Amino acid sequence: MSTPDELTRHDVDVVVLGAGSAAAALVGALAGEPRVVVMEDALVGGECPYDACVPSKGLLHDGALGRSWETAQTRRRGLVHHRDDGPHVDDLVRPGVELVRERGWLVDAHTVRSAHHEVRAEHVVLATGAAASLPPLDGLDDVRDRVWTSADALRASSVPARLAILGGGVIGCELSRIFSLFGSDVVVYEPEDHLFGTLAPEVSEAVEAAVRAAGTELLTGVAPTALRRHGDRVVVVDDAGGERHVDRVLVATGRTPRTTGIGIESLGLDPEEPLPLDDTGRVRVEGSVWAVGDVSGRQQYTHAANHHGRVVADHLTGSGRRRLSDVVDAACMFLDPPMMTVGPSIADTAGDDDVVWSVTTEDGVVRANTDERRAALAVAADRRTGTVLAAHGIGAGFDELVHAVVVAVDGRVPIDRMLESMVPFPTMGAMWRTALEDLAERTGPGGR
Ligand SMILES: Cc1cc2nc3c(=O)[nH]c(=O)nc-3n(C[C@H](O)[C@H](O)[C@H](O)COP(=O)(O)OP(=O)(O)OC[C@H]3O[C@@H](n4cnc5c(N)ncnc54)[C@H](O)[C@@H]3O)c2cc1C
Ligand SMILES: NC(=O)c1ccc[n+]([C@@H]2O[C@H](COP(=O)([O-])OP(=O)(O)OC[C@H]3O[C@@H](n4cnc5c(N)ncnc54)[C@H](O)[C@@H]3O)[C@@H](O)[C@H]2O)c1
Repeated sequence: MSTPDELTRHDVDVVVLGAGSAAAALVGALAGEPRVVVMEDALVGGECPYDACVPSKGLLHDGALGRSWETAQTRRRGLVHHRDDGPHVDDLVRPGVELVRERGWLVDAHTVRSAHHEVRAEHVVLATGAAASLPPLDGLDDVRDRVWTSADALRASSVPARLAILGGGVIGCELSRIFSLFGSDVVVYEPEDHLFGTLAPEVSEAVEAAVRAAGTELLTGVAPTALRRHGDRVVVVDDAGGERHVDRVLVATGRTPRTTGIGIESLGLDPEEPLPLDDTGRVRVEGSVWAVGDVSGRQQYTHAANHHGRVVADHLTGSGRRRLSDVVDAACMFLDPPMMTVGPSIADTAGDDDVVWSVTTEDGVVRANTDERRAALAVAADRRTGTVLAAHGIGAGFDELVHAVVVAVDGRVPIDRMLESMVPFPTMGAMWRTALEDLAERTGPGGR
């Protein structure tokens, strides 16, 4: 560590902590030619290309094709460019943008320091991502060498014979499918009574059926209470009186925004608390401090990180009109069949009499091109506007149908107008159309 006299000093417009998806989107969208320093102590590109989205989707693909773990791992290493971040550096760095490959921390609202640098900036952007949360589980520390995060699991040298996954959220579901496809005996513990229990019960049940269809043992309403070492294995003790012996335990109980170790105490903030953020991405403190991506405590998706980055860039150097909530939340979970979620859930809209939900499990599609029949779709309309507000579903092709739904919601396309369009035959668009017909009937022409 340099003494203050030896630090290289920078005086810039924007300093960004972290160089993941959110930071790249922000820097790419900064208007004009601002002077920027980005600090990153690991790989430029962040989690998505090396340890998250890309390798997980690669392994799902290879598992479904029946490839071996060794073959899939060889392909994974190629997909993550053997952890060479050169292409991401080339995309990020341009005239006026400098990369400091060191861990940074705030010393005040306009100053970020690292081992060898001190950066003074008008604006500070936190883009430090999130890290797997380890639940406070009795015995976890004693068996830590057998406990994986998702990043460990995706890079594993071999497939465990028996794997316990703690948490039946997005990571739990996707990774249970990966390891089931590659031959592990997988058990998933989910303390809630249902997976994605804020969605329509028909959708949640279809997700559970998809997880089980891959061969996974799914324990809903069951919480792990302790981990015990037993020879080379771990015993997972649960609150239903069960004890299962496994080779590895994968923790998938959520990801905590990385707010510790970045000096936000200097702003008067508690790193253990969520960042106090307004709807523009600005942290409610003195100065011009912003947060984008997973660290913001909002949606934890790459496309959300990109959106956050672009919104904040707009405020720093552009027109500053955009809000984080300007666009609808959307995501996919890559099971077989895939799941899509767009907009608020049934639980979120409870009590709003102007929101009408149409729920169906009958896909109505001619099945000439697939055996797949499992599907459930819940679509919400706003009675006041006659437009779609949300759609949550699981079914073949929903990971691509999602974009049409996003456009329909963000574009506030009237349901009546959508019903005038042609839906190519035979596609899952038929199920979407059935929901729209039902909603049109129940909301009346053109809404109310
Ligand atoms: C297994 C898995 C699968 C996923 N699959 C999908 C998917 O299919 N689709 C999807 O949309 N999302 C997916 N996600 C979520 C997605 O990966 C994240 O939402 C996204 O990567 C967040 O981007 P970010 O820029 O906020 O953070 P990150 O990409 O994590 O970047 C933060 C960067 O900050 C750096 N950093 C942290 N602290 C400091 C510091 N003090 N100084 C300097 N640098 C620092 C870190 O090293 C890191 O590079 C998945 C996540 C996981 C775990
Ligand atoms: N396809 C995608 O876009 C994709 C894929 C993977 C991850 N992600 C992102 O990563 C984020 C983190 O994923 P995640 O699955 O870790 O979090 P999550 O919030 O989706 O799910 C966590 C689950 O763990 C359960 N849980 C909580 N405490 C527990 C405990 N002590 N024991 C057992 N279960 C417990 C919760 O009830 C919940 O169902 C997601 O929110 C998502 O945004 C996205």
